[in-house]
Amino acid sequence: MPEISQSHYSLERCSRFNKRCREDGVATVPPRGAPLLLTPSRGLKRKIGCIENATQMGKSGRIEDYYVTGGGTLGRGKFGSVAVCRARAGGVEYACKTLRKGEETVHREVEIMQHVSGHPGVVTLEAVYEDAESWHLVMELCSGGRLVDKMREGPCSEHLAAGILKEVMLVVKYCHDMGVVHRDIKPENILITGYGKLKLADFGLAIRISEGQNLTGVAGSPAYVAPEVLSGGYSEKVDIWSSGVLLHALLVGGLPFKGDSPEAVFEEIKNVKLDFQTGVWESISKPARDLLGRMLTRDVSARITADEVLGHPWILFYTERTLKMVPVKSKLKFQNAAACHKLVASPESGSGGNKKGDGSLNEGSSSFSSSESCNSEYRDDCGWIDALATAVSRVTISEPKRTKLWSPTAPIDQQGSSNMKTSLCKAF
Ligand SMILES: Nc1ncnc2c1ncn2[C@@H]1O[C@H](COP(=O)(O)OP(=O)(O)OP(=O)(O)O)[C@@H](O)[C@H]1O
Repeated sequence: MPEISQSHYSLERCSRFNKRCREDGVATVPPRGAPLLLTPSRGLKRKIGCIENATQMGKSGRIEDYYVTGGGTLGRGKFGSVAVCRARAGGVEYACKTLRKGEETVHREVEIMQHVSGHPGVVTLEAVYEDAESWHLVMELCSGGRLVDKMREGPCSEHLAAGILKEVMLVVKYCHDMGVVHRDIKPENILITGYGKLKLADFGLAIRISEGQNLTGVAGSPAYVAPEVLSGGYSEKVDIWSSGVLLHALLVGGLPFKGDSPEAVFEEIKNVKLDFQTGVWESISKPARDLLGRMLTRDVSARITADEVLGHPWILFYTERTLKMVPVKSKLKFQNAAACHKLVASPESGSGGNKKGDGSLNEGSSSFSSSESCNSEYRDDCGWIDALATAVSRVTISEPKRTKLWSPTAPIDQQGSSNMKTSLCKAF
């Protein structure tokens, strides 16, 4: 996908920008629950204590005692690298992210990973070890690579895009419910397991937020950053904007905001009027465009929440059994009931190569190939797009409200997290 490649090439040239972002984020936003006038030394000590707590939970000792380290490098970041390691007991392979100590952002990344690990959509943190220089985060190995690499093959079907977005929004909603804003949602940070499950990774820019809190400090990746990040205070809604950019790229194979420099990209983010009516958009269903418009709105109070994305008819149509009868019941335009029933059933039958309709990317499947896209003319002939559009028109997006940002019990129980409670850092 040339546009995406180009954009990320330009992002790589902006590593200094990203570094500044990380620093700004730290300097301006206190961790959740921290006294506002916490002295730096006390805050850091408290955080280190918190991490040590976790490492003492059966994970004391040197990482080398438990894992064979130094396997193949999976990736490199600003503060360390990620390599394969293998458990001495059992031989299971993991990804080990080694982060150099010193930067406060590194401590925060470890803490937030401990806080959210356990959700099925987050890369599981298996153990944390420390030595004099580094933290070693032993994580589940995502051997399927990164979503961005799959996306280079071209736009994907609406069915697959909806499945992927749903997976991403489930984890984004979870993070928001846990009081965490990821701030760097992009396909580079969405990994794929060997079984084709999507996992959100890289919490290096993530930050805690409390209800009603306004975050400040520029943080994110230029092409995905929300306009309000560039102009002042912002909230967890920045993750919805970034996910909207991701949806745009999934549907049409290109980014909505482009430029030769970060500044040029930012200008577009702040000013360009998006047109979802003409050109390539004519082959995209109205409900998909409707959802995109609600995610990529600059009016933060009008931008939908993660919950509302998950309840949008376009997502429900492709991912929920319950909606499949809606077009059949509400639309009398169908000419060929048998053919249409087959199509209506398609979300479960997996026309986009995603048999579970949940965003899983089956290994070896060419789900991202444009040749597997649904035939939109055929769908329109059957009228379900109209039916779905009708459903969309009936959707009421709630009045601007603050999402409940801190509800530790329900999400933990709902997700059936086994290690969530133990890894939750109380002193956070
Ligand atoms: N659990 C994992 N399984 C497999 N590969 C991984 C895993 N975690 C990270 N990687 C690989 O390592 C790369 C870098 O990881 P990550 O993004 O967490 O590091 P980072 O230092 O925060 O990077 P950046 O500075 O680019 O944000 C990823 O893009 C991915 O290719």
